[in-house]
Amino acid sequence: MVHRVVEKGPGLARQKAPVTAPSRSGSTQNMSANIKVVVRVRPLNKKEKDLNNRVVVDVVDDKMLVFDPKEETRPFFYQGVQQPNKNFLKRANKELKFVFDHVCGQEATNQDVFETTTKDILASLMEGYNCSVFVYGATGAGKTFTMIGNQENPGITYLTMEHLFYTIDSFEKDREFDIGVSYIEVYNENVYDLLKPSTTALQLREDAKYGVMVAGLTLHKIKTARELLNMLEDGNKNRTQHPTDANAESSRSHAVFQVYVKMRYKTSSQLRMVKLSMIDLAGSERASATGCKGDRFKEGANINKSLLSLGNCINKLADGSNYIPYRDSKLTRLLKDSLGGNCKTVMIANVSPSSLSYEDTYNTLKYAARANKIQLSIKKNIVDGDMRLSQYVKINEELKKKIKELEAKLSLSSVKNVKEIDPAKEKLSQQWRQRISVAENAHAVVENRLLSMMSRQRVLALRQQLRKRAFQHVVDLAHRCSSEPLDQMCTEDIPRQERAAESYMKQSIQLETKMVSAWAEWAESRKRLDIMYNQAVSDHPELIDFVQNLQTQAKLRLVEARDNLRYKLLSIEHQEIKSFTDYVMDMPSMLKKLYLTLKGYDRVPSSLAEEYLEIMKKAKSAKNIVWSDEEFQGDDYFKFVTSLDLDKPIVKFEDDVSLVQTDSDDFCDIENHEPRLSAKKRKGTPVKKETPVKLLNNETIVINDSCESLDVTRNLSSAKKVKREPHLNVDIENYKTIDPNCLNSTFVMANKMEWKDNVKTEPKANVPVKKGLSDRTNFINQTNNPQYRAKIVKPVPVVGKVAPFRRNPVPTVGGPRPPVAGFGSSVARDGTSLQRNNQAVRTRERFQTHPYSRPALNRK
Ligand SMILES: Nc1ncnc2c1ncn2[C@@H]1O[C@H](COP(=O)(O)OP(=O)(O)OP(=O)(O)O)[C@@H](O)[C@H]1O
Repeated sequence: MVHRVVEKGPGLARQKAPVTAPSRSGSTQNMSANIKVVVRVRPLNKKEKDLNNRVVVDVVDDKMLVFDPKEETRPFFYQGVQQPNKNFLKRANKELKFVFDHVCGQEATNQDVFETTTKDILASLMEGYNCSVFVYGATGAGKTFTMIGNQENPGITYLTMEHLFYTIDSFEKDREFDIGVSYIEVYNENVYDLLKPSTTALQLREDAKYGVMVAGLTLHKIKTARELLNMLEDGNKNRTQHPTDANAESSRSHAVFQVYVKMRYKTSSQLRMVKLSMIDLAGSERASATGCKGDRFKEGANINKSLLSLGNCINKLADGSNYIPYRDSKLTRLLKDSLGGNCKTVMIANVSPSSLSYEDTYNTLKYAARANKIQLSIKKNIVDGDMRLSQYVKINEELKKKIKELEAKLSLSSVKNVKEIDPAKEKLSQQWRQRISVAENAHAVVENRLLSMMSRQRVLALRQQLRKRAFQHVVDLAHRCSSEPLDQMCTEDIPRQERAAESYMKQSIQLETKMVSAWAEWAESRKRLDIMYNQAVSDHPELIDFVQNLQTQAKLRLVEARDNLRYKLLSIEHQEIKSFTDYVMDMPSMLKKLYLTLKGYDRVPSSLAEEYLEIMKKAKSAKNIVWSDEEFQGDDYFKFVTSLDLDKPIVKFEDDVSLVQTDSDDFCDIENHEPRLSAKKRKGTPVKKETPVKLLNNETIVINDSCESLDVTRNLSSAKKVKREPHLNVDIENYKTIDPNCLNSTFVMANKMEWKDNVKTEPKANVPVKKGLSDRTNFINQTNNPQYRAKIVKPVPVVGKVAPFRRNPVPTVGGPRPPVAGFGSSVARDGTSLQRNNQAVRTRERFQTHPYSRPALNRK
């Protein structure tokens, strides 16, 4: 439902909150609503018709009317020409548009008014809401006609009551009704009972439960609407009426007809008391219009006073004021519930359409518009407290019975609980706890020892790996650099490194042995403990929490050990990174000096310049940052050192893979899968020999002159294995012998090298076996048969010609290479010269243009 009031043009339209449907669920349910305002425009009476007065109310539709509409102007012609019709003396039309909840036009009957006013609120009345209907308007506007009507045309009071009885009939199945009516008038600020005429005025009282009451008022029970009609007729006869100029039957008092409905639900003892008030107000009047003098004037003054109070209350309520002056008049005191209290209210504003009542109509419409703004808070009148004592007693007894039942159940349950606690069983359970605790403690000791050894092994492995890496750096730096201090340094470092490696191996083996026995002990202890847990839990299920707690503690032990290990590893790595950073920091300046020196001599090959530029780019971009959200995929070594798995304490890790890229690491040693033997073992008969043949990729072959095993037959058969190494992607079918001129040199093949035949190797009898480090060097005889020479199928495109770089003066074909002093090159590590010409050949992937060009990293 939308309420709007447009006072001047549609722009002033005001939308109101919709009325919430009343709830059926209890007395605390509130709803807010506006006073429903219906305007009724009565027909013109005889006098008005006779006077032919203008109609100032134009009903547009059932919601809207226009007050003082624009008059149609009749065209005035002078000499056939329409003249402007400007009547400066005439008042301009107000043309006020009003929108109400409903507008009943002149043709509307009382039945129509009933349909739009009280019929709807009866439903609310039956739900428990107080309801109120009052008619307001100037004298002679048709209030009494609307409210009371006559025999032929009964008013809304009768129609409402008729409908009320009809409604009651439909509810009689489940409710009992008591209906009482009263009919009073407020005349000159006194209240009189119209159904029990008396000269004594009645007093108004305010009751908390029923609102405003008239003390000493008699309620008359009625059974039918017809009874009411007779009653109303009798009451109206008692009402103060005097003819005025405006109305021959002018009511000089406010008549209040009240219906009290008492509903008792048959299914429950719930009681509802509701009140329907129907108020026929005395007409607001102007003394001049009514022509009243003396007593009539006094009546009129009182009427106006009470209506003025009503107007004030409506204004205050519409403004949302906290203080409403209900006590200013008897009328407002009576209407207190209807206007601002717990009541659904309908206001019917009666107006005359004639211009004779211009001011009254205008005032009434303004009143009605104001009243439309009043927001009511309505509450159901439900009395829950009418329960019979017998019912209370019954309910009370039932509750007591229930309490006793519950108490009995509770005591039974506690007895049962007490019984369940068996001291003997509890004692056994306690004994289990102790036994398990002792066993768990003993197991924890074994486990901690095992974990500690495992951690030591990992730390040791890391240290060894780092030491090896440092040594590789030295080797790499010293390689081919013939200078006394370097030779000295490397010669001293090798035995130290070997001793360290030996020590590591020794410690590692010792640890492994200890770990094997510790692990056996741990596994046995674990097994015993598990058996104990299972037995304890099956005998005493209550121990499950205890056992689970111990298992959690065991898991925590492992987590803690892992945590400690990783912390140790991290701190070692941190130190290593620091020292490695210091080492690396010096490289760029050295590299720069070298580069500039070469440049000064104009000997910088383009490949070196490119490589130098590449390094600069790398330094600039520093792309090696790994973000925390990137998943780190550690290699096998990383997984080995960082893992602590009690189920697999002995992890075999092939630590023969160097961590750094050195000259010797540029190659994939195809036979390098076996672990390096300790120095002691290697001093005896060489059991395992390293291959001198290395393949970097399918374009490069390396014959390593510094390898300690030079069994070419074996190496070449190993080379065939490359075929089965998918990651090397090498396809070697045949090969030929290697040209001795190419020994210790690097070849770069434009395409895949093709091998034509098997290499035939023969030991050379006259070549002396070297001592010390050279013990690990074998000798091969290279046949000079050109059929077996290594054949470079295609020339290197970069240089246009395949010409191996020679570090030393080119030896004669097949002849011995002159010894050259220096670590890793022509001088053995023990200082003796090497017979290099027949021993090994190193082939690198590098451009032959310059010896400083390093092979590109190609691990995949
Ligand atoms: N809708 C209507 N149709 C026909 N006649 C009407 C209508 N309304 C009012 N009348 C007639 O107009 C006259 C005045 O009406 P009524 O007595 O109801 O006015 P009132 O507002 O009650 O005046 P007052 O305040 O002076 O009592 C009556 O004769 C009534 O029959």
